[in-house]
Amino acid sequence: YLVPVVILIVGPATWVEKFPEARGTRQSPVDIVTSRASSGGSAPPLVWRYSVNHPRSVVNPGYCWRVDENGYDSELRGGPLGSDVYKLQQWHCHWGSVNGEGSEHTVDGRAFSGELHLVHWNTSKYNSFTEAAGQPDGLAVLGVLLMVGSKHDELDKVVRLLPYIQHKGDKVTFSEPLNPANLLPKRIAYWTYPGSLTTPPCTESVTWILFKEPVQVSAEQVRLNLCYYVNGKNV
Ligand SMILES: COc1ccc(N2C[C@H](O)c3cc(S(N)(=O)=O)sc3S2(=O)=O)cc1
Ligand SMILES: [Zn+2]
Repeated sequence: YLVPVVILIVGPATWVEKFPEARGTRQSPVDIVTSRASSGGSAPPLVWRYSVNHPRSVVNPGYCWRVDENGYDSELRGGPLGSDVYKLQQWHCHWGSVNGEGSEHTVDGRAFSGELHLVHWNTSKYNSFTEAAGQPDGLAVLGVLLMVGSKHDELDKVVRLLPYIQHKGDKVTFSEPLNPANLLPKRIAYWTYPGSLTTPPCTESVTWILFKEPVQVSAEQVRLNLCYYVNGKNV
């Protein structure tokens, strides 16, 4: 007799059904093959400036956590961004369900324990984040690879709030001064490529800027991020 086999396909494999952009030609994340990366040549320096003393809220969007910038002033320019100025909209992280994996990008096939994304939109050309998010040069995301090492004090200002946002939709506001620039590595060398949002709607509107140097977070900070995951989902 035949055993009925039901194959439940969830996750990225089903995204194309609802989000046709996921079938595109510049989908992220990718594996960075370092031997094939060309040098940046005479690109201008990448520069950024962020607001520090404004209230921020951290929310559980259903995957990891996200900090919204609530429209406060900031600037990202230079590097591969031409003459356009971008503004920080939100930043969030991706962690795996097991330590040592969980980053979205890989480098020569190697995954990292997590990955921080600072999402910016092009204020020189567009009037809103939503409008920019649909344009090929609308968004610029700074990617920071996370590896287990020493405790990260700036990131800890968010990690210690995680017990208060254990479920999807939970949100907590904090007014402790925090400078997103302190989340970036000391060495600002990076890889850059034209890509997409890594989760639905997978829109091909992102100039990716992935820093080469990983940033260290403590094993306890990884554990705190992981402890709200069951099979990769926030509980
Ligand atoms: C209107 O179109 C929209 C555009 C963007 C979004 N977002 C949700 C996505 O999950 C998403 C994925 C991001 S990542 N991992 O940095 O590539 S950033 C981001 S989002 O919060 O901007 C929602 C609607
Ligand atoms: Zn992301």
